[in-house]
Amino acid sequence: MLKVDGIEKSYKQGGLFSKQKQQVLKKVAFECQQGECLGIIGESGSGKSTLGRLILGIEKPDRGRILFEGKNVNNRCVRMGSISAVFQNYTSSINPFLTVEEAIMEPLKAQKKVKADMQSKVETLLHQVGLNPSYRLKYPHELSGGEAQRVCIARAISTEPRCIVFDEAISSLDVSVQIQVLRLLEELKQFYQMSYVFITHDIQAAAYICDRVLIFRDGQIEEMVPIKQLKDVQSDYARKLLTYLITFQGEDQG
Ligand SMILES: Nc1ncnc2c1ncn2[C@@H]1O[C@H](COP(=O)(O)OP(=O)(O)OP(=O)(O)O)[C@@H](O)[C@H]1O
Repeated sequence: MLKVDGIEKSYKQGGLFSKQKQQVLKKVAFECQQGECLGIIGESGSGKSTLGRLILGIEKPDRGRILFEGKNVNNRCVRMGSISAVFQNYTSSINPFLTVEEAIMEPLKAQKKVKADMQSKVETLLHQVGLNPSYRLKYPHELSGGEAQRVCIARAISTEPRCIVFDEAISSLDVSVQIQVLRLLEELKQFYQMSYVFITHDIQAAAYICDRVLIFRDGQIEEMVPIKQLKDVQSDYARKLLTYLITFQGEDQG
């Protein structure tokens, strides 16, 4: 369903007149099947978010292509309503001047799919993400972090997409809220039969929700493993990275 085919991406480095470039993604190729959750794990700066932006069509690759159900995501019509995103910064993801209802309706408005029974659609979505219908009229500053992220999730699923890219989407939440949100994401994935691309540093979250993980190193795929075989990764780098992340997170959580 999602095919990333030999993509490369560089960014200009240095000042205005500099000709130096930093290659951030190098011939990245993989596929994500329908209903699959594919984790992307890698060190900071390894290019995970860049890859996420390319899948979302926010930026274009220099070389290679990303196909969604056989069509290039460069085409807005291919991705609109079909591929959504949930980012880490839930507070800045919602316009502070919009009510929860307006924020959730934004993608539907962009698709010109606003119908007369919008209130009940918003209430259904709120219910699906575990929020009371009364949240419809609240503003972002009246929400806790977990509630705001649920609103972002409601917005992401409003168009019933077939794929969602999560970029560190649960990283800023308290551990207990992270677990609730992960459960919610699992339920929604089953319900809508969606695919997830789950970018994370959190190995435990990946182990909970992902079917496979792709270990990213310096803009390239170091290794791709089914989650059940995570402890049997082959490369030295992947083993070291996973050990580091497990130790680091263990310390972080007490
Ligand atoms: N728009 C941009 N212009 C220039 N350089 C960029 C741009 N976006 C990303 N980079 C650079 O590309 C590299 C990869 O960044 P990216 O955010 O994709 O990494 P990441 O793996 O998601 O890191 P993190 O886990 O810290 O979010 C970094 O060196 C970053 O500075």
